[in-house]
Amino acid sequence: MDFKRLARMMPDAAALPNNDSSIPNLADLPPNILEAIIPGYSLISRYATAYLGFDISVFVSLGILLFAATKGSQWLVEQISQWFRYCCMSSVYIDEHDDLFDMVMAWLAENQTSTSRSRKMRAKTQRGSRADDAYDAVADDALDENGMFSWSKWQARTPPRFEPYYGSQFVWHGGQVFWFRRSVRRNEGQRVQVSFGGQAEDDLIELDCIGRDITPIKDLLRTIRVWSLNRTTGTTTIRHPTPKDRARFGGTWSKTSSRPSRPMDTVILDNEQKNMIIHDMNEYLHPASPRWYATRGIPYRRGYLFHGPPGTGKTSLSFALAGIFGLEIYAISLQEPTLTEGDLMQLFNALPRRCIVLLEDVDAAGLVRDGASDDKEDGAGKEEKVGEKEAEGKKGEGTAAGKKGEGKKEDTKEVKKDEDFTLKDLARELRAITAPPAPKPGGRSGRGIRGNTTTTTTTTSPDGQQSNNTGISLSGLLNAIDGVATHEGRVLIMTTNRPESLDSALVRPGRVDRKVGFNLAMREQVRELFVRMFAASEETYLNGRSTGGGAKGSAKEEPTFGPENMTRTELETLAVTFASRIPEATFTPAEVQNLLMMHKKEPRKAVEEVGGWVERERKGKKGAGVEGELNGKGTEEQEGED
Ligand SMILES: Nc1ncnc2c1ncn2[C@@H]1O[C@H](COP(=O)(O)OP(=O)(O)OP(=O)(O)O)[C@@H](O)[C@H]1O
Repeated sequence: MDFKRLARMMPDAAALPNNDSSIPNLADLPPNILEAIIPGYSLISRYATAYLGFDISVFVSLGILLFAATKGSQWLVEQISQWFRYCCMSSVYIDEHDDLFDMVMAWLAENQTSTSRSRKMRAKTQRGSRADDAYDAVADDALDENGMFSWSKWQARTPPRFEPYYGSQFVWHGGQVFWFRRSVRRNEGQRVQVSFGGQAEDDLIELDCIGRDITPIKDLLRTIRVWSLNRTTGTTTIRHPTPKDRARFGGTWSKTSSRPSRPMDTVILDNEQKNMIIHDMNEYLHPASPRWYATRGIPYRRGYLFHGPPGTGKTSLSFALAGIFGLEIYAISLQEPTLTEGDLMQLFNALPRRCIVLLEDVDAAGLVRDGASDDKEDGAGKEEKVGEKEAEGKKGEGTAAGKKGEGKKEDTKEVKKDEDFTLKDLARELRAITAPPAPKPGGRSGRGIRGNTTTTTTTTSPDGQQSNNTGISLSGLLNAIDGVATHEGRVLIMTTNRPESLDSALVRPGRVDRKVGFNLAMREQVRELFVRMFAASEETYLNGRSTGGGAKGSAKEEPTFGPENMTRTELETLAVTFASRIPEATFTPAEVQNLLMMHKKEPRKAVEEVGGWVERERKGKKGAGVEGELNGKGTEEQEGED
């Protein structure tokens, strides 16, 4: 570019007809203004004049004016559109942490191809256990040439999910146009919240429609909700507390997975107990129940305690109940070391109107009445609450407080000792924790190891089992479960392996309305497990059709199924033989299931192997001293029988 020539063509300020310096030339801003806008402008200008041979101020001034005009018109357009929105449009905003956000995204992802021509999409890898994954997994193209399942192949065939990207687009629905806008919400200080993966976490959806009536948007959202719920029928959603490092982005509960609902008949349990709990829950959840409770002044809450040895079906029944009643599961682990009583209260307060709250292994949380594990800082407040609850407990039952009296003194002593806790003590502590449970009834195997905010105390119960006292005291849990501020309508399910170790205040009627006992597998249960394992695995069998290679599968004959071409009658007979070889009340259903899964395509082999398996397992249990512990009274009787 010939700058010298260009400079000659530029109008010389002195040569302009109107050389009155009092009238500013818009294309030539005064140097002091330019200097204020561009620091060091005079120096740059001097160098430019010396090297290029002309004054650059005209270009710079024009650039600045152009920029200002663009910004000004943008602002004007924004103001006009805001005014138009304010006067002629209605809007609904949806926060990212609300379930509706995902529902709207999924709905748009599925419907937008027909309703709009968005060319900007966000592709997302589909993770987690989608409900249809289980059925997808049968795909042959996920197998390698040797017939081995290849996870990467399976994953590669899962298409990404496409959803609208930031910006606006319009959507037609029900003869009306809606504007959908996805944006990043800016919080105070205009900072964008960014999560671990660098992804903006604070997204916002805005849905607009023309008119001063919001009803069309409400209708659209209702449609989306129904569409989404219909899609997830047959799945159970599980939620957990949002991890603390993410909780500041909002949302107390996070969806952790969604899985196909567990059919109730896959839980092998005494029919009477099963029917009792189903009827009880059905009655409680009936739409007329809240009024019934209200008119009698009874808090509308229901609590169940599922107790029994590990692997007997407590969790399975909880999931099956959630499936039957279409409820989501909100699971809380009281053993979580960072969980405080404040968090617990907040979690209970953030529950939806109807749901199942699952508190697993409540005994292992080592809840204590005297608040010995509470932090020193808030000890006073907690003692007050504990006092209240104790008084309540005494009034109601009068037994637990007495039982705990001794323990109280022990705890106080230990808190004092903690102050001069040394490394030697820590080493002793660790030895005590890792060593097998001492046969010292009621003794303590450890002392509090205090962190910044949490206290963990390992105690040994009379039956020799250890439990960790976390930051939650019994009073804290009771306040969360049925404190004045607690929501009504939820179903609380607590599971435990040691019901006898639970404080009577926790399981008193009103908090626990029904108790369901789970036992080691009885003969009938084993039989049912066997039949279910080999019959249910064949979908076609359930449809009453033959899949067994055709040898016995003519229309008139009894259908056969499975690789061993077996009829239902044969299977039932085999199941009885199998069950008769397993001693009653000795193994958990989980253990029996494990054996069956080792021979999941060979029912006859399972029957042949069961005798040896029983011997091996019993030896193993005796060696580890587990059998007596697991079976309790039931096993002692069984031992005599065998
Ligand atoms: N009664 C049962 N009927 C059918 N399956 C069962 C039963 N009990 C256990 N199982 C099987 O055993 C496994 C473990 O069961 P589950 O988790 O329900 O036991 P749990 O009693 O909750 O154990 P834990 O006390 O350790 O939590 C599951 O795969 C489940 O299918």
